[in-house]
Amino acid sequence: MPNIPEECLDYHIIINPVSGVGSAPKFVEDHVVPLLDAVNSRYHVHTTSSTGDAGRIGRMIKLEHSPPFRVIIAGGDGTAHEMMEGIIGDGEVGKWDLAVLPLGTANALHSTLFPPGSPPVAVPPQLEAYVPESAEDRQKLASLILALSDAKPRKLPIVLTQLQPNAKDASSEQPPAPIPSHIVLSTSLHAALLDDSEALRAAIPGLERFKAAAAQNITVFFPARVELIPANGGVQQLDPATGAWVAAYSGVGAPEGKHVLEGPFAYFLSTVTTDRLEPRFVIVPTVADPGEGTMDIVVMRPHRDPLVQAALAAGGDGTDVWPARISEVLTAAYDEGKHVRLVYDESGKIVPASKPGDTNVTVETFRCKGFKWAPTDSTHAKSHLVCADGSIYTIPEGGSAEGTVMDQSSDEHGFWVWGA
Ligand SMILES: Nc1ncnc2c1ncn2[C@@H]1O[C@H](COP(=O)(O)OP(=O)(O)OP(=O)(O)O)[C@@H](O)[C@H]1O
Repeated sequence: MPNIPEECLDYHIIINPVSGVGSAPKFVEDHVVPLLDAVNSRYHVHTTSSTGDAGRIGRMIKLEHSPPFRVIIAGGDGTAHEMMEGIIGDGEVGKWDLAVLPLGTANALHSTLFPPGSPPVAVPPQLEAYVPESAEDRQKLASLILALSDAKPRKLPIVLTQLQPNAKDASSEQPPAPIPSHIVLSTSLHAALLDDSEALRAAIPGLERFKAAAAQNITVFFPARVELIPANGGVQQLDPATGAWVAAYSGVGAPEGKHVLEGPFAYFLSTVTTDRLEPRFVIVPTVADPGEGTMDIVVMRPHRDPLVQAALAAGGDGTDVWPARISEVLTAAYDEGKHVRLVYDESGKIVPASKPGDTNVTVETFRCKGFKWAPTDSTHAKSHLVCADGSIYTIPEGGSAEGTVMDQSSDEHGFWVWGA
């Protein structure tokens, strides 16, 4: 048997019965319970009963048990997110060690911890008889196998987002609890398509529903102003030719080391952990080599595109030429994240960068401590949407959303995850 210390015997299994294709309850019964039994581990099964219920379960675990809390997430990214939101909004966090089973739809965290094609996790000989033979099921159990092998979990960085009311209401209202995210914090196309995709969940259960929802939002330009907040190294930007980080060069410098980006935006997505949102959609390839206390942000602003500029000059709004352009860029994300290395050439074509220092980037990729997103048209509802790990929040009229990387210097409070 792996050598499991006495005080770490308790696992909490949080099952979301509706995530993904609804396979979590059976998977736990068939594969997780036998493994925990094999190591004589005690476990508590908690099944979510509605949206937000994983947060209640997280709070209950904290109230009724002692840290470190060991949790097996049998669901998707949203289940882990809701659990963290419940815990962070409720006083002292405590130490949480997570094993994640990819039983949701996108499973971004799991596919980052165990990317497709990565070598299978070694199974201790004592567990071999309890692990299914199928390579796919073994991959799904990889995080739990590491936990049961006494591997050290790794720190899971968290971003905290504060939705700010407009200046008039700010003095009268208690600010709402910050929203935690561990995978993605986005606005624009990604947030709008996630919002629409919930309505399609019943009709299209798999990843296809994201494509259908993307098609509904691909022509939308999102009016907003962004302030990038500097980390210790300031606000940095990727040189598309060399892959080096240099001082931010697109946008405008502002006081206190901030950097301002004027909209409209088409794409705006930040992350601290995951280079991919689906196994092959590597939207933030740079985060595979993370900075200390930083987030990486991928931005597309359509008015920077030469074809859109030509359409605007001809009196159009550019939304007729834009879908083909953004599709070309996002397709390159499926090619190991090559979109962040693209530039516009002199004729306006999108090509791989070859000259160091080429600032005519198709995608702007930043590294900084956080950002403030302020919609600039109060009548434009979609520009007020913020997506934190798949959950959608709405910025109050006249307000903004400010997300920054949480201080995680403590070894006693925060989240850790078992991953390769
Ligand atoms: N019993 C329940 N009935 C209905 N909805 C639930 C229940 N339990 C949880 N939920 C909701 O299910 C939603 C989906 O969960 P989750 O995000 O884990 O799966 P997913 O969306 O399929 O996967 P991923 O986030 O990896 O794409 C969550 O937003 C959560 O609020």
